[in-house]
Amino acid sequence: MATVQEMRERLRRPLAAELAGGCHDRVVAGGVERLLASPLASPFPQVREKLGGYAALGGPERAEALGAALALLDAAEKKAGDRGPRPRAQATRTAPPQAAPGERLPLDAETARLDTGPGGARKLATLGLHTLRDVLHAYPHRHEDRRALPDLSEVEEGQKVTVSGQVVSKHRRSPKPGMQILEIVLETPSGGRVRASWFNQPWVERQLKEGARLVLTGRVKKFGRSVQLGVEHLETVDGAQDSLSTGRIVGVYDSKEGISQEFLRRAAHKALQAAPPGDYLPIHWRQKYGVTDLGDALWGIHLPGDEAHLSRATARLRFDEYLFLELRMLLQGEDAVLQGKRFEARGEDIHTFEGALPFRFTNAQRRVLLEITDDMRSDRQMARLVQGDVGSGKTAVAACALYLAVRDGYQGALMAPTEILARQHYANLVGYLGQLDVRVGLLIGAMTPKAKLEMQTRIAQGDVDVVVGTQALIQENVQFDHLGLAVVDEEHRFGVQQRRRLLKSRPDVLVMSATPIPRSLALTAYGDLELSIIDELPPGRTPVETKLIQDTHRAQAYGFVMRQIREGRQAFVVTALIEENENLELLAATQLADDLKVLLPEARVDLLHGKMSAAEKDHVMERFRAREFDVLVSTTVIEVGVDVPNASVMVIENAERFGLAQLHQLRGRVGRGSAKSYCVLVAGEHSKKTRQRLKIIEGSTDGFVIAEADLKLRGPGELRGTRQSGIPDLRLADLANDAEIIEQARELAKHILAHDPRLEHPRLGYLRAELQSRSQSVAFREVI
Ligand SMILES: Nc1ncnc2c1ncn2[C@@H]1O[C@H](COP(=O)(O)OP(=O)(O)OP(=O)(O)O)[C@@H](O)[C@H]1O
Repeated sequence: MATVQEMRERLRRPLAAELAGGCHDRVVAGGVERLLASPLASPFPQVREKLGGYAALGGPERAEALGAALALLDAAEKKAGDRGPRPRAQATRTAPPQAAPGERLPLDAETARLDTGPGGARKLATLGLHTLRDVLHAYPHRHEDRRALPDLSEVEEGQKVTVSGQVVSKHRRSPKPGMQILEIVLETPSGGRVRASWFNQPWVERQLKEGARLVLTGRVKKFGRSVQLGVEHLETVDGAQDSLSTGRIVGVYDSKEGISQEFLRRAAHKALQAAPPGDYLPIHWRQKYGVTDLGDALWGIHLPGDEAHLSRATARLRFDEYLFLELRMLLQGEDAVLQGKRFEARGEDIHTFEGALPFRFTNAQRRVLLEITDDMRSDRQMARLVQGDVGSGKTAVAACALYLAVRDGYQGALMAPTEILARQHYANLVGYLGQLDVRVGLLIGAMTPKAKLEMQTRIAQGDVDVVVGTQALIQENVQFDHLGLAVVDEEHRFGVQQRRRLLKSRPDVLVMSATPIPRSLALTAYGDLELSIIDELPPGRTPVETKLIQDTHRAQAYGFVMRQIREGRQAFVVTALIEENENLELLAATQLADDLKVLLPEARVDLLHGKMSAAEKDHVMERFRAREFDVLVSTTVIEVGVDVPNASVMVIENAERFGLAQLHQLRGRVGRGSAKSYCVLVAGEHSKKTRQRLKIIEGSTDGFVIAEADLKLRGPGELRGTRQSGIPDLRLADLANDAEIIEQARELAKHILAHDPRLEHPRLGYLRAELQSRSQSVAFREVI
């Protein structure tokens, strides 16, 4: 122990000199080098490694390296201490140990550091917070301005306010049996009085003792001069700690029953005091990207001094989120990128393929095909995303790439998210490739075991050139003879992990997505994929005319549907998913189909829903394609890919329940033939904001425009959609406005990895440790 402490002391001096800036000279450097060569340093090979080549490093890098070395010593000391008697809380308080980044300590040691009282560590653990780092990086999900308490005479009816004060009276009454009303009067520090009441919530009463100090947030109701609050949020404040909960901008944390906001604020406060974290971003990068240091940022997110501090903090931590995301994506990708297949992808084969098509490629298709063939010809593994609006001709491009792979002697695979789509792709590929002597096979769950086995054998023996299936193709480890190119349709349901697994098995990978997403999102969600965009529709398509109507005008909408049917067209009618419940959804769809049989007596109506087997669904779709009936009532199972060119009108019921991307996808089911097509959005009860959203769909048929507008409208914080696309937790991200920051973070991540592909240099010790802490991914851990 004595050696550790001494070693630490000897390193602190040069660190102080470095941090003072510009004090570094040969004397200090020489001192460090001598120390490293001395017997004192010999028990610490890792420290010597971290400081290797110290004198040759740049100024800020020397400080980083010293910081990392000190953290190692702290950890060594901590470990030795854990083996001895447990440190008493008091002793820890006077000399809080430094935290090494990402260090995972026993909970009792953490409690001692955090000093959060008995059971504190346990409470934190129930929120998944096990280390000081966890506490520091559990940011509030919002902030509340509790500084200037409003002068109560000035507050307005309906205004949302936060007031703090003391309970000066409490009164319970029961106007009728079974009804309990609890009323209190709160006196604010400026002497104003606020009334608040609770109906039938006896558990609230425990917190509302006379004299208790409370913070209430709610909407104002005025009765003459008296102010009543419709309480939305109640917090009790311990007098000794109230400076963390009132009179400032306070953070509001995700919590659970029995864990108070105040406890969490106190824990964050203690963590900030106990563990000034080493900054993983060296100062020159902070300066280059104009972000504050980590300590300032963490204080600012938990306990901001003012708005400027909070926004400075958010900017820095947001930058970090993107940086680590990009680093992670790039590191994941790196392993795979090295060994790809090298195809010839001959120009003459492209001509042959195009010659067999009934159309010419559009310029956009041609450009994307060029990007793909460049990848195929290089010896890097292709990992490319082709984004294109519904019907932009992605499948045709993918079919061409598959043809090139087969001509080079490889097998290809195309994976769809559902069996119905796999069958459709199969039919399309047979259309594109069958005439070119390519053997296309289908392998899906609905086939008989015998047929499946037969197909698997043919695949393994190389008797099939291109296999179409669902994602089970890779999940169930179907053995290919020589798989060269895998095409994945609909990235949406194909997570990052699956993508990684596929890439690891070494084919070139092409992902097709018909969900146009804004560039910022593409950069984050697909940080490990190159991006190709088909931004042009084949000629001759007339945009689908879209109309938003209130459900009170439905009869007119269906009158229009009937006219279309009389002209020989067909119609889709789609119902929304109701509360994620398939049974209810089925009920609603069945009901709607019955209603339509009455409303459209001349029309033949049938139903498609998620509870049908794949074979039943296919059968319905086949009959619809063959015009055996006129109106297909469906749940959202028809969302992607289904092709019925004669269908010219789609009615979407309860349109307000759909996301814009989904509406756009649905609408893409019509307008696939030569006839002019229509989409009617029938909206039930909805807010002004929803109306604005639906108006976007009405006004544009460009998927990229819609996606950008949607993101802008949803604003910061609404990340559910992006989470679904497989982005790891981006808690502070504001994707609508962050494209520039993301580009910067990606630039820095690329720069870092270009110089140090495995983050091995000592000066990147903190960065590496933080990256490990943030990483959830097993694949990633394998790489790093
Ligand atoms: N360049 C083109 N010119 C004319 N028609 C085309 C062209 N490319 C594709 N098509 C046709 O347009 C339709 C849609 O093409 P494809 O299925 O390749 O699009 P997609 O982008 O995969 O569509 P979706 O996203 O709906 O699955 C098909 O009928 C296809 O034959």
